Amino acid sequence: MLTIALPKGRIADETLDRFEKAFGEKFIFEDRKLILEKSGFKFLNVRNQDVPTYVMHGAADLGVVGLDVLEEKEYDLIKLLDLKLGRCKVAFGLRAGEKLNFDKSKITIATKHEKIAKKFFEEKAMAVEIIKLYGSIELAPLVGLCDCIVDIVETGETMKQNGLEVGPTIMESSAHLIANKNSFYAKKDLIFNLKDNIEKYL
Ligand SMILES: Nc1ncnc2c1ncn2[C@@H]1O[C@H](COP(=O)(O)OP(=O)(O)OP(=O)(O)O)[C@@H](O)[C@H]1O
Ligand SMILES: O=P(O)(O)OC[C@H]1O[C@H](OP(=O)(O)OP(=O)(O)O)[C@H](O)[C@@H]1O
Repeated sequence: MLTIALPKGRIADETLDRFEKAFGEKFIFEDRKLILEKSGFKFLNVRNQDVPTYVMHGAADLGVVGLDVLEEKEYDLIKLLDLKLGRCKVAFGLRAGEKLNFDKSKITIATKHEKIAKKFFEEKAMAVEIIKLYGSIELAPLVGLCDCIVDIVETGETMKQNGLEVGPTIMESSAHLIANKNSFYAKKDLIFNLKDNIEKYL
């Protein structure tokens, strides 16, 4: 049995589609159920940010999560496979017409991706104030909460519709299959069999 933590929402749905293609069976969570057990797999329906936590503690052998979230958590996990879904980038967002002013004594940034933003500025030895938000990040510069944001960009439409421009990219992200280190060694055959089957349908 392999236990796999999936992030509620679009990435979980697309991952279960890949499993259907690879194993010829439908995998659907019943209404409000957080565990789906079928054909040797136990899927856990968890919050995106919590996926690495379940895997790190061994409550799940595997997980599916964006590189952006992995980078934020800084856990020692094994990256097994790029699932090539949930592709996006983590980038700056600035009020239209403004540029990132690296000469300013202190820049204020609102973001869900605190560590990624912090690391970017530490490498440049720049002072920044980071304001942690949990969603609707694009709102923050519009009401004067910050100078700019660091957020997920896919099409750029959310920023555009909110009068923002996409600034420099910090990192590219896509959803990866990750593994707990102990599980990886204890269940190597099962895990490689799964990886090989899924890989054929990417
Ligand atoms: N517009 C998008 N296009 C493609 N991928 C995206 C997009 N937005 C987010 N992602 C990717 O999907 C992951 C899940 O995003 P989602 O917005 O569902 O979660 P979240 O709201 O950040 O999570 P949580 O529920 O823990 O707050 C992100 O971490 C990122 O890797
Ligand atoms: O570049 P785009 O194609 O417009 O996509 C980017 C948007 O998608 C995500 O938002 P989501 O819908 O997950 O909402 P939330 O993060 O505000 O909860 C992300 O946080 C951006 O706001």
